[in-house]
Amino acid sequence: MSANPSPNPATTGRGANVQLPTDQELVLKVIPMPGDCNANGDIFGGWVMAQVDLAGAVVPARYVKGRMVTVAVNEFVFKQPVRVGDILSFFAKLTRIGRTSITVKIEVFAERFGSLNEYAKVTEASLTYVAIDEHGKPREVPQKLI
Ligand SMILES: CC(=O)SCCNC(=O)CCNC(=O)[C@H](O)C(C)(C)COP(=O)(O)OP(=O)(O)OC[C@H]1O[C@@H](n2cnc3c(N)ncnc32)[C@H](O)[C@@H]1OP(=O)(O)O
Repeated sequence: MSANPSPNPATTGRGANVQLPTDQELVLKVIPMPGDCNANGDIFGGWVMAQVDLAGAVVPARYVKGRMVTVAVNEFVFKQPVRVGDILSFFAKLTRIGRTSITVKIEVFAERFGSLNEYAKVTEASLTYVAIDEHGKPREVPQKLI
């Protein structure tokens, strides 16, 4: 065991520095503002969820080409707090195309205010979207981009 172990990037918060994914698409960048904070001064989880819902819809929208709704948040993990001034990058990857639904994995990375170009993964989630017709009923989605 080392006498001076390196700090664990998973627990040091601001010091974490991970590589951005290369197999996912950057679908959104946004900077949270003071009005998005909870009582602790961290960014409200519901605000992050709303951004993830928007970001996750980008890839399915190319298939659906019309109305769709979010049917399920299959998984949502807040790995680290988000703070005012962080630059958030949302990456998305299609994980499943069903008959009427599309499931997407979303990962969110923060460049901390004052530590730009270093990334910490702050959130990961999986959401499912359903294509709907004019009556709000599920409709089939193409299995490939056309
Ligand atoms: C901006 C916003 O939209 S905010 C989010 C608010 N969301 C909504 O208002 C949606 C409200 N829900 C609905 O309108 C309906 O439940 C619908 C249209 C999404 C689905 O209608 P249903 O009659 O339940 O359809 P059905 O049972 O056929 O399921 C449709 C698809 O959703 C999938 N699905 C349904 N429930 C779930 C679930 N809990 N988790 C994952 N997928 C699900 C089904 O597997 C199916 O996918 P597939 O065809 O690819 O296999």
